Amino acid sequence: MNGSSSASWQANKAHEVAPLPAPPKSGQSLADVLPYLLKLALSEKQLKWRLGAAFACMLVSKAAGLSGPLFLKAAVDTLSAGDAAVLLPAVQCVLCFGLCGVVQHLTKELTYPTFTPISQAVARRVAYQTFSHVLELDITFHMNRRTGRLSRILERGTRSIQMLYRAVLFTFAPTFIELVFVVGLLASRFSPMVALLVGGTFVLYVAWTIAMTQAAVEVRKQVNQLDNLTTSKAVDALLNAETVALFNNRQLEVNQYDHYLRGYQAAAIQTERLSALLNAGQSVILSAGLTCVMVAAVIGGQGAEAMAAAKATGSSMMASAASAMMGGGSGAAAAGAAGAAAAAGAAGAAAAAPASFAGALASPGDLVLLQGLLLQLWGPLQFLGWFYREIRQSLVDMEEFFDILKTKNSLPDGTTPLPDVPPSLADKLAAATAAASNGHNGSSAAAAAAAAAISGSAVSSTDKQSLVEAALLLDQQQHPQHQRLQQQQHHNLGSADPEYGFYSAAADPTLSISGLGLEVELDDVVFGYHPERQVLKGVSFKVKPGESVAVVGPSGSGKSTILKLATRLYDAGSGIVKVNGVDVRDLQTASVRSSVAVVPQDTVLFNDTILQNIRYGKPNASDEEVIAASRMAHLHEAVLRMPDGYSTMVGERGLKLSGGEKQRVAIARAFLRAPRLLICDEATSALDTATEASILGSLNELARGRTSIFVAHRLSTVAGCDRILVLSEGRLVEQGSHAQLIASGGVYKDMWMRQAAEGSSSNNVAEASSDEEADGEPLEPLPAALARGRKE
Ligand SMILES: Nc1ncnc2c1ncn2[C@@H]1O[C@H](COP(=O)(O)OP(=O)(O)OP(=O)(O)O)[C@@H](O)[C@H]1O
Repeated sequence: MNGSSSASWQANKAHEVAPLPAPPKSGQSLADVLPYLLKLALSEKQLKWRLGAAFACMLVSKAAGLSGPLFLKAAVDTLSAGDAAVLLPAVQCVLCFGLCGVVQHLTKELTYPTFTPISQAVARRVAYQTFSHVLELDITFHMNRRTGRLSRILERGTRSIQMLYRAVLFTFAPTFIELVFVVGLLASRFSPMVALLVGGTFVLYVAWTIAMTQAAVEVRKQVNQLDNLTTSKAVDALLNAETVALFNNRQLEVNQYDHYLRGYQAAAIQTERLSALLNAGQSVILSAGLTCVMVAAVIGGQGAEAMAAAKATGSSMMASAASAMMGGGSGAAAAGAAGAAAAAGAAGAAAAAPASFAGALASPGDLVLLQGLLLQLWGPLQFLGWFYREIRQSLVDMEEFFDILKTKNSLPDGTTPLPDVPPSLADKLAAATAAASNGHNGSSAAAAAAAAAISGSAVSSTDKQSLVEAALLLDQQQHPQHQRLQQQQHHNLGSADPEYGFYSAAADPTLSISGLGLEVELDDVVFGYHPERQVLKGVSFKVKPGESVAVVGPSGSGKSTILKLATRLYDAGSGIVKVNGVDVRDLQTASVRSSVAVVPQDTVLFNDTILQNIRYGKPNASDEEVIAASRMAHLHEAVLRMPDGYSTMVGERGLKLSGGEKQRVAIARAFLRAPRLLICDEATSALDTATEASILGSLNELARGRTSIFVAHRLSTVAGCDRILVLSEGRLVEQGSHAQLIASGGVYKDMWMRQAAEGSSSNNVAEASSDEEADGEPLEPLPAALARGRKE
């Protein structure tokens, strides 16, 4: 392991990916979606030449495909003369026919790879921006979505975009062009009637396809919904595999899964039925059309005699062609059958022609030509039907996809960057007084600044600097362990990164002693997750920079909710949440969140190594920094005991780690992040008392100079905080230091006494607290490490 192992993708920097155009209002029809696809493709740099080259390839392929039958016709007509002298020209014609086939297929195969970089680039852009958009959406969106369903919609949406490019650019457009050519050629070579019949067959074919596909759309929507439900159910059960096993509920899960599968099965069968009906109809239309076209070409409009001749010979060939067509299944198979039928028909016609068509205008070569051209057209037509169905399905898929793209964040980002808290008057005074009393060099300047501050006059930046320096010196004199720890930290980390280490405030003289911490204020905040139920009912408090505050209260009283409002996962219903004096709604969320570290109640990890999971707190941290943070979180030894050490995979959501290990990974992330606001929501609840005590000591050191908010049920773990807020049923009922709250004998004291009585050391704690109460002395809270840290 070394520092360089942090891959570039981990950098928390946006890649340069062009934004997506605004999604269409409706995604129901091609007319809505095509302009969107066009806009998407237009922003790709290589679009012009790649599209041009792909179209050129396609046109050459089609031209070669249409030329082949002309050469074959020439060969057949030449051979029909029955003269040995024509052998060479006939062979030449056949060779040209073969060459046309080679060119046709080679250029066709070149078409897709030429355009693929564009469609892939668009697909990546769409996937990138959609993923980014979804992750940016507010937490309410994610709470209300089922993950499996969401991922299916995103997957189908991006796939559909590629499908539409392929279908529209390389199937629909070429087929229409080809149709025009073929109809023109047939009209000139045969008769307008033949051309009309080909056109008519085509129109009938398309009309049938559209009508049937339209009917399948509703079923497709159902299939999609059931597919989403089935996937979400499966993902949910798999994520909770352990719970399923422990509760022996495998069959329950399988049955529920099967419930959705049955629905899916019924809808899928219905889709298949409609699909079979569509294919059968298409085959009948094509076979009938082919027959009519052949008849019209053979008789060439020459009257009863020719028609009789044609009937006698042609009917057997047509019958074989038609039966082959009818036998065709779907898609490519039908196209193949049509091809075989056409080829068989052409060969038969060519062989029989000299004897049978004496007197008719159509030559054997003409029939071969006709067959060749129809074959050329019918093949893509079969695919056209398939592509049309795919397009309709893609449009259905894209509707849901566009809905997600159109979903707006209900917490729009603010524009104000997070400001620093200016040194408060109290800070200035404390620093100046301390500097003067310690005879520090800068004390006179600091004292002057303090005097200015007291008198309300402006403090120059030089004075401010002296003042802050004096304050920092004092801090170090009063807390020599700060300096020691700082040196130790830098030694451990092997890094002089001022962002890292607990005392980086010292490296930045422009910060006040408490300037490292954020100020958080809730002003008469009312909030409920649902309008009909309020969770917070007018909560007001202010956490000053550098202050440590605990929020305690019964389960469900709204403690975690306060933390979610402070980090703007939700907005208050009424009242204001402020960070550093600014309404959090006006602040750039990223600037707030980058200053915060949260150790959550339930730590969920990524399915990656322990090293990468810790690194998540600071994605560009070196391995050494990660390990140092792991040591601070008392995780290092536990990791070293694992067979793969820091490379141990933690499993889905971290299931392979113990609850305490997961919690320590979250704590290590917080150490690594070295935030300005540390939020711990029951951060140590899964740890044994000894580990908890030492981690609390470390957390306490981390919290020094920073603002910290702790939520805890075990009051002993937060009794050393500067202030404790007691919440009950969404209201702030008490606040003060541990000693003050015990002395006031309110809700907190009852909770403390209850916990003390319940705990293993209940007797000692209860006695201690009653003694202290009696003496009026501040209580020595547990664990001692926390209390010691605070007292220092
Ligand atoms: N996302 C949510 N949607 C709806 N209700 C929620 C949501 N999160 C929390 N609640 C409800 O809000 C209330 C307060 O929840 P909160 O998590 O703030 O309580 P808490 O005091 O932290 O509880 P605990 O100590 O048990 O963690 C609870 O009744 C809870 O059911």
